[in-house]
Amino acid sequence: MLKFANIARSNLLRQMPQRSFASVATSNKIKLVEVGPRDGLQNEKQVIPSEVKIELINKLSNVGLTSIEATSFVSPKWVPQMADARQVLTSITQKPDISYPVLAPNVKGLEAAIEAGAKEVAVFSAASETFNKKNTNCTMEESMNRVEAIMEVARKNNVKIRGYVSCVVGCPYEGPVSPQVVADMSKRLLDMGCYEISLGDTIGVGTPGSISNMLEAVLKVAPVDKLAVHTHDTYGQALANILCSLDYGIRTFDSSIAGLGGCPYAPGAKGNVATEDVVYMLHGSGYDTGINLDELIHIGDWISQKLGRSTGSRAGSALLLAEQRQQQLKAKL
Ligand SMILES: CC(C)(COP(=O)([O-])OP(=O)([O-])OC[C@H]1O[C@@H](n2cnc3c(N)ncnc32)[C@H](O)[C@@H]1OP(=O)([O-])[O-])[C@@H](O)C(=O)NCCC(=O)NCCSC(=O)C[C@@](C)(O)CC(=O)[O-]
Repeated sequence: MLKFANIARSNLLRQMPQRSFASVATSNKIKLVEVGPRDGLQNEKQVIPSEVKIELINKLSNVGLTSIEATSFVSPKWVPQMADARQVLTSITQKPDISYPVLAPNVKGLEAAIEAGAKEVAVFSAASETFNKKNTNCTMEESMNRVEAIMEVARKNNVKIRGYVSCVVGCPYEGPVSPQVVADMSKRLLDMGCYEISLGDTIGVGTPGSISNMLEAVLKVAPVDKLAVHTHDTYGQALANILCSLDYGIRTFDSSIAGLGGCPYAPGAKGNVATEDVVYMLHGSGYDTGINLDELIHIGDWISQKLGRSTGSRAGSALLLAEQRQQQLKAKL
């Protein structure tokens, strides 16, 4: 793992002062894509009742989020936790101003998603041969062919497609990943018709140095407003990587309530960056997410209790403690 740190350091020294794409976007409006119900829960070992997943999405629909990734139409043999995808998607109370994307790895998944009423689907591939093989049992090229086939069906059914590129700075099996490979894959997905590419640091090894290096390459082939950044917090770098991406003009970020998450085929990866932490940082830095942080922290606490643990959000846990102290003070008066 030291190899990631060394590469990142050399990039940091070389790339950071240049920032050729810095300040491209000046808007203070940020879109957060909440991935907790899907990425957050897919790797949980205990079977989570569908009712809990449904209640989580319904609660998240009331805090100002505009996109909540609901579930995955993947093989239940590969990801058993998502076997109830149809039930979840058809049972949630969908609000008209919120998008509820679902994952589909192939046409079979897309057709099942459409049948369950999905209007937006996320396709996924990785900038690493081994990760693709482990995650979806195909090569990078085969995964592009699958996306091509998905696109054809999606177009006929008016379904919006979001594209994920995983392992954008590092792969759990192959180590550091070439920024050019990430850029090429992102361009292909955009050319095929994805409306946005989410750049995933799947195992959370990225630093502002390696994220900068990757973004410099991707921004040469893709417009900034078609890019999102998806961070995991394995090395505690997620917020720093988001700040760095903001400098490059990125205004869409994926995050997960209570910091839940991890890919079942990415050994060692920790949860996604916590939505509460991202909102706290962004609001404290003058950005507007439209999200109610007070309500969010209680949902983070609620789902963590359902899973039998405390919240993985630092801001969430500090704000809950501060709230308890206030209540104790009031009770004494
Ligand atoms: C792609 C496959 C299906 C290939 O898996 P395979 O075994 O090669 O597929 P297959 O076509 O041979 O089918 C095997 C069985 O699965 C069924 N099947 C086939 N497709 C589906 C489907 N869509 N829905 C339901 N069932 C399906 C199919 O019908 C068959 O059933 P059987 O005949 O044996 O009973 C499998 O590898 C798979 O489902 N992989 C998904 C893995 C996954 O979900 N990983 C996590 C998501 S990616 C991620 O988390 C990263 C991300 C997005 O968050 C960003 C980041 O952090 O970087």
